[in-house]
Amino acid sequence: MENMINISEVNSMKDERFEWVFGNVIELSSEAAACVKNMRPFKDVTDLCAAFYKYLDEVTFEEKIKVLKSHPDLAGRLAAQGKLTPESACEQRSAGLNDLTPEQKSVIDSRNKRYKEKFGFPFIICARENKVQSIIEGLNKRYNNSLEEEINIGINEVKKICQLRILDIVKN
Ligand SMILES: NC(=O)N[C@H]1NC(=O)NC1=O
Repeated sequence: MENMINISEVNSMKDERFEWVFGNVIELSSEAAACVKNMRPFKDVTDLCAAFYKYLDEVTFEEKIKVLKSHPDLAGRLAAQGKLTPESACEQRSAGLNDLTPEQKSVIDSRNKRYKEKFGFPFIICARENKVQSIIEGLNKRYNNSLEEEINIGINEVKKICQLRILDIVKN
């Protein structure tokens, strides 16, 4: 895309600009961008992604839960109200979540609710790598996991979302 930036611009941009540009590569986590800006310079976009992964791996248990909780439900209330971040809105649309049948919508709503009741954070999956059917399968299967497994899987999905968001901003 025309307005993408390259890695040397990433390395030389002012701190505030870095925090603004990368402030939502992890949903609503300005803390991540604030921390990663200090890990510059980066060799390439892979190296930049790795810095965000490192952030996610190294934050405390509480911070990980906070990151998970910052994500909107798939096809949930915020989506219905048009209140998603632009990135999340795009991702949810790409998975087909804007075109659910009433049956699919009610299955996703009820599964999201019971998942959140069990784990205390929303079910998270990289929407751009999935379609409605695989999301429903994930909701059914992952509900049976332990809390520890779901924190790990959730953070791993956040990494995939983060990578795709970065690749929309920085030339590879
Ligand atoms: N709940 C959830 O997975 N939300 C997200 N997934 C994704 O790809 N974008 C999101 O906002």
